[in-house]
Amino acid sequence: MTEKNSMFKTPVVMTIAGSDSGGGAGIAADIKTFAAFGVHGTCAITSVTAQNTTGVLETFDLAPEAVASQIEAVCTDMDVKWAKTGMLASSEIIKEVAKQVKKHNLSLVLDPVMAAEAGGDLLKKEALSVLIKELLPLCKVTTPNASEAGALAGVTVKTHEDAKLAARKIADLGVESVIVTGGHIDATDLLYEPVSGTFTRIPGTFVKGGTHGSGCTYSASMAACLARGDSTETAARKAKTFVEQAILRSVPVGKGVGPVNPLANTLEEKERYLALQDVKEAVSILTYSPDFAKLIPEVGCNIGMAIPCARTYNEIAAVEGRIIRFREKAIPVGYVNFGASQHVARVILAALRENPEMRAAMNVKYSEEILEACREINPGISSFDRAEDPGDASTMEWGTSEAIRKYGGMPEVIYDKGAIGKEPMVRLLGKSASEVAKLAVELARRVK
Ligand SMILES: Cc1ncc(COP(=O)(O)O)c(N)n1
Repeated sequence: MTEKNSMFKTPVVMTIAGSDSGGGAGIAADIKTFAAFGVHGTCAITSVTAQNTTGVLETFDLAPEAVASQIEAVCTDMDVKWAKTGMLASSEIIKEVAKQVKKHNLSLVLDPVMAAEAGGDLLKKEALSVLIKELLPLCKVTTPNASEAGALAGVTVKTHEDAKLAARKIADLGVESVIVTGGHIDATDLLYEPVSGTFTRIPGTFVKGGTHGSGCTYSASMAACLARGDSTETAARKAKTFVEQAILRSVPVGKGVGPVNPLANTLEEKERYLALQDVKEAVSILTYSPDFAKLIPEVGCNIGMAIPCARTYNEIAAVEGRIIRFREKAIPVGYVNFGASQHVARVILAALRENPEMRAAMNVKYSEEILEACREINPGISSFDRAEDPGDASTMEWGTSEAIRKYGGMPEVIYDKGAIGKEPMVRLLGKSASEVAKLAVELARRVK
């Protein structure tokens, strides 16, 4: 579909920054981030760096005319409203970029890149004052970290009070919004908007992972969200969670600081979609089977599928209200949704800890005959005894771990014979919900 026919006009965003041969920071991070936010990314390369996860080995600055020419080529063809800057190594490049920003009336997010995290200067000492005088006053938002904010404002930034002082001084240079990112303070970002005089705290959590390219990813997220029409505060909140995800799922490559993964956020959406589809497929396998309803226990059954690395119920798709037996038929009560199961989700969370591939499970009725049918099919079978439950965690998580421990590996069938007020139950485990559903249907076929 061309844009003429579509309701939503894809925003075009530009990054004016350096390239990182290691693929972690600079335009590589920016373009991935733009793609993840659904905007069209374009670039004007300012410097080519020979760089990897251990640091910057060499930099080759492009001629200012080469930078100008790239901006011209894009802005005379496409409707670019928002741009971001990253590495601008020299006074000459900064002056040229300032000229182009004015000429094409670009709304600018300025990321005052000064050095690479793993080592290596990216801004010449004498260029800092040119950045402050000529480009900073043209930008809408600047996103320094604590040390960059300190360098721009001429103060030392170690605390929130220092960050506030620095933000005020930077705003006085003619910037509409200053965000001092909190990665080096306490994970809280501070947004200062001088027109209203307000400081907004954007809280976050310290997450473990590679951080190479996190600043670039943050400023690119800001530019993308602003281009999509978000307010500065909304953009700042989105950028914060986006970068946290990118760090959490950073790519373990190289010997130094691992690169962030700006595509982590889109992968999660894709995985959620795939898990939902898989559980829906499993539900149709179960409901179309003429035999399956016999396996539904009194309390009903559920079938669930987790996204990779799931840690909570909300990352496990299952059937709302379970699948019940009604007039010899299996009836799903509600929709397939995340967070719809506790019982089956607990089994999955315990299984995942042992083997990250075991992401699906369902519960079915227990009877000697059903257990016998399991033995005929011959999957791995294990069990636990509720009477041995120490009671300090969820029975389902304890029971699943206990059955796995006893089996010495990953069984596909885990049963327990119940207790007072607890119906005996069989749980089927597998790599996908549809695989588990097929096992259930095969079991049902063998039971009278
Ligand atoms: C081309 C380029 N631009 C920016 C950075 C800063 O990123 P980081 O501080 O994560 O190394 C970098 N290392 N290389």
